[in-house]
Amino acid sequence: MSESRSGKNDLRIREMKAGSTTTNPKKAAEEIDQYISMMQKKFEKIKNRIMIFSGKGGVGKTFIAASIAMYLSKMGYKVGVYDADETGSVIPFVLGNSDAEIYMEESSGELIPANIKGIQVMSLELMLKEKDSPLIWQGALRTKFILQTLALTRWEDLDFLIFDMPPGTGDEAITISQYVPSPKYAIIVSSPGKLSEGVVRKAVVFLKKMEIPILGIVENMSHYTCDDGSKIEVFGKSYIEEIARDHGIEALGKIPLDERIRESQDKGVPIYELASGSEIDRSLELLAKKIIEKLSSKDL
Ligand SMILES: Nc1ncnc2c1ncn2[C@@H]1O[C@H](COP(=O)(O)OP(=O)(O)OP(=O)(O)O)[C@@H](O)[C@H]1O
Repeated sequence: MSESRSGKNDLRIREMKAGSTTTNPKKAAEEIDQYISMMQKKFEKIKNRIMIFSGKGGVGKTFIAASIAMYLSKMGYKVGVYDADETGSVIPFVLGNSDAEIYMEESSGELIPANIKGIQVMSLELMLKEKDSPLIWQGALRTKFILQTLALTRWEDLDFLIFDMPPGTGDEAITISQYVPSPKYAIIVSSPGKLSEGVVRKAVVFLKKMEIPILGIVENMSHYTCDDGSKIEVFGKSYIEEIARDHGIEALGKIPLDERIRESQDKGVPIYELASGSEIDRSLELLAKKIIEKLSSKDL
């Protein structure tokens, strides 16, 4: 990254820290209105907006978000990823390049997303100079950052913009659900076991309240398939079908546990190359195909 580019990025983040949010309610409302109208224009270029959502952390939401993006891109669609997991951002790494560049174009003041293997990526992680420092931002600042980056990012025409959400129903989830222009959809990621039932229920209620259609639910880390073909339910029984039926949503698939995921991330090689034709490859490809099917029928 050139000095001037990184200097500008750093400046922008410093401005946001220093500026914080205004305490004047009228000014704050005007600011949000301005971001929303800028966002409306920017989103004209984006056909499908999908939030990858989970009620709790550690279920592999980022892995699923990145995989959906990679498989859709492999199928020839134009894909972008917006990293809304500001304080736990790992999506650039999972997509295969934590050193990719985002910069601000001087003449327009617009943010130009990074390009990771043909996927356009907007992530705070790619704008920070000191990658090892934790982000210590309170809710209002995180909300402002999301609104500002969504208002300023110049995406090229996209078939899909995938939002990697942070776990739960906090500030980022509310901001994106409220302000990203419709049509927008959600996919819920869960893991096996009794605990996921209640957590998913909360996610469904949240998304229904926000009037965001749910494309379906994906169960990650569903089982481990041994060399002899037997399956071990490492994290317990699967409840995905029951959960889906209870909430009137579709079960989009079960994604197995596979140690090659870590290897693919460490090497920056997509899982469809590293484990081509395997169960994990087929299950992720099927998931991407189901998403296309759901969106083309719009039978949600
Ligand atoms: N199906 C899988 N098989 C093996 N490892 C997996 C699988 N899914 C995810 N992982 C690994 O589990 C870890 C957590 O995944 P990930 O970061 O995607 O979870 P998350 O739900 O986004 O977490 P957070 O709540 O922190 O945002 C990562 O190391 C990831 O590589």
